[in-house]
Amino acid sequence: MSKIVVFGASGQLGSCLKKVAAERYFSDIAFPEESASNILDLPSLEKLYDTEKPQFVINCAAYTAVDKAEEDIETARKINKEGAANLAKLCQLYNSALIHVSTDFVFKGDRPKLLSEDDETDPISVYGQTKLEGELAIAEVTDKYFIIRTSWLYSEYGNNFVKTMQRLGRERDELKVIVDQVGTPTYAIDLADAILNIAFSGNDAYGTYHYSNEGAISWYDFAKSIFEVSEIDTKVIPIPTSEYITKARRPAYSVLDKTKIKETFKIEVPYWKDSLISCIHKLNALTNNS
Ligand SMILES: NC(=O)C1=CN([C@@H]2O[C@H](COP(=O)(O)OP(=O)(O)OC[C@H]3O[C@@H](n4cnc5c(N)ncnc54)[C@H](OP(=O)(O)O)[C@@H]3O)[C@@H](O)[C@H]2O)C=CC1
Ligand SMILES: Cc1cn([C@H]2C[C@H](O)[C@@H](COP(=O)(O)OP(=O)(O)O[C@H]3O[C@@H](C)C(=O)[C@@H](O)[C@H]3O)O2)c(=O)[nH]c1=O
Repeated sequence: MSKIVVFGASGQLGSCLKKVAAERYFSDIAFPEESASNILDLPSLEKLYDTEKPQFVINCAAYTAVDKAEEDIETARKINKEGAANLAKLCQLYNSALIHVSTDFVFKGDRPKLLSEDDETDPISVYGQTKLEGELAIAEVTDKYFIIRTSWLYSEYGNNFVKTMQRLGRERDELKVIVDQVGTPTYAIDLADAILNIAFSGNDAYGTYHYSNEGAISWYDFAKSIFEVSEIDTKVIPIPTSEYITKARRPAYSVLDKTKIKETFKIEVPYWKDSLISCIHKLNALTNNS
């Protein structure tokens, strides 16, 4: 039996949860292999819930390829909606609380306004739409959920904007990066820490919460800082969204208001630049040791 079971354990956030749990000496947390924890495979899920009888389930499993989702709608919907619903149904059956991770992309983000949990959702991409459907499917079958919407995740694990910029920056003298999409980067290690704080808080104020790092910047600002902190000498050219063609549309302004999560769980949120520096130090250490 484990107090917590994590789904999507080998992804970026799942890896960060593993790291933070080990650093905080939490042993009562299981990270099952994907072969035994496919969120679309109900019989295996039932077996897992029956063995573990978890107090908490953390769902980091998702279809996160934002552009690919535009053409792979059914797979995105299966994983982001039906997968989330499967976990919620079993949570209801086994009286487990579900901590589910969602996204700023559930918002349209067409106004420069801080987004709170009660603001109207109106996704403009398949990824955002299927993530919203997942949120709604969870709320339909259980009340014992924490849905945590976050934005622009990066870390030393998996694929993310920081690692992409470092790779491209080392290959090229200049890069064009969008300047009119504003949001907040979130170090997935900070989010993992916050999620575990919620699970161990004993506070059952279920509902939807927003979490990102502090501050608000554009992808262009973020790229400039990544190169500055990484000491990579690449010129960054600011461009409007219209000059960077992608399959999926993305919100122009999706800065999340974190008041509710900070007040409810007494969580301290690091400033984005401080966390970026921590992450790049870790990435440098990994490169130097390899
Ligand atoms: N990345 C970001 O910038 C942001 C992410 N989020 C949300 O945060 C959460 C974590 O994201 P992140 O860790 O970055 O994403 P990743 O893509 O790194 O991880 C998702 C994981 O889910 C796994 N997975 C996919 N399908 C299934 C399935 N059927 N059963 C079990 N596991 C499955 C993937 O495995 P495989 O690789 O084998 O497919 C992968 O390991 C997601 O809910 C995402 O929507 C929110 C805002 C920003
Ligand atoms: C590589 C690159 C990207 N960009 C832009 C495209 C895009 O608008 C932005 C970020 O691109 P990415 O493809 O890395 O990130 P993207 O997949 O859009 O990131 C999103 O992922 C999902 C999962 C979320 O939930 C969101 O919160 C958000 O993090 O940067 C440039 O302008 N220049 C470049 O060279």
